[in-house]
Amino acid sequence: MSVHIGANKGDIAETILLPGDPLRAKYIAENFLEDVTCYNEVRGMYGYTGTYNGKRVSVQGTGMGIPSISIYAQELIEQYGVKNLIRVGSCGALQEDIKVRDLVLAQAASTDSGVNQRRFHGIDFAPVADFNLLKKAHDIATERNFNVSVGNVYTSDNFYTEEKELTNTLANHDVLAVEMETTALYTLAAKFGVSALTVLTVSDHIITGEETTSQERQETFNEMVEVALNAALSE
Ligand SMILES: O=P(O)(O)O[C@H]1O[C@H](CO)[C@@H](O)[C@H]1O
Ligand SMILES: O=c1cc[nH]c(=O)[nH]1
Repeated sequence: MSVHIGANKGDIAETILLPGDPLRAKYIAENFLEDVTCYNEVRGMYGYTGTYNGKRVSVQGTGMGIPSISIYAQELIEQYGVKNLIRVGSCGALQEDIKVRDLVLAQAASTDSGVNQRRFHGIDFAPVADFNLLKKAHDIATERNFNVSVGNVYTSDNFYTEEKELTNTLANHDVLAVEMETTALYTLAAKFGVSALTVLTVSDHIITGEETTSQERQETFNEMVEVALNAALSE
């Protein structure tokens, strides 16, 4: 057991999906995996291991924001030997041609967080996705005719913000969407020499104001899960 995960060594697969919402983890386990066991209920942050097309895979809720995902990612890598981490999250779109329910693959992640400023003594580290996972995910999404965009995302410490000028500047520099975890996931993957990718579904639109319900955020982001599972588990 680690501090925040009540699993034994060997209970967690080398490949794991990481939704922020623990109930999305439950939904994924119940609807996509076979032979499922629940290995974690500590803090209600559900974790499950099962199989997808015969291959072993886990899914673990991470909670919201950089501090929370950092705890789960580090314990999964250091204490359970996880090697491939694919975040499956929701985001707010920053570009007009990206629509609600479209997919966004995070090639890189900008941030307003001070965490990496401290880690890298004030220099601007550029956290990036694993190229192989990114390429596979993009191939799978385009083969299936899903609406998908690839590019920079903005990992913000604030869900509620009045920084319209900042949002406009980010949008004008081709940042595709805002979410709250990817900078940390990519940085920890680089530190520990493992692979990471973030696959996002647009849950709301920062420019048009269109949004989805919390029920939809939990249960209807199936395209994202299909892309993540197939990219992570293909040879
Ligand atoms: O849907 P998840 O994966 O939680 O991701 C997004 O949703 C949460 C905010 O509502 C933040 O965690 C953000 O990154
Ligand atoms: O962090 C997030 C997630 C979804 N939508 C947003 O606007 N922000």
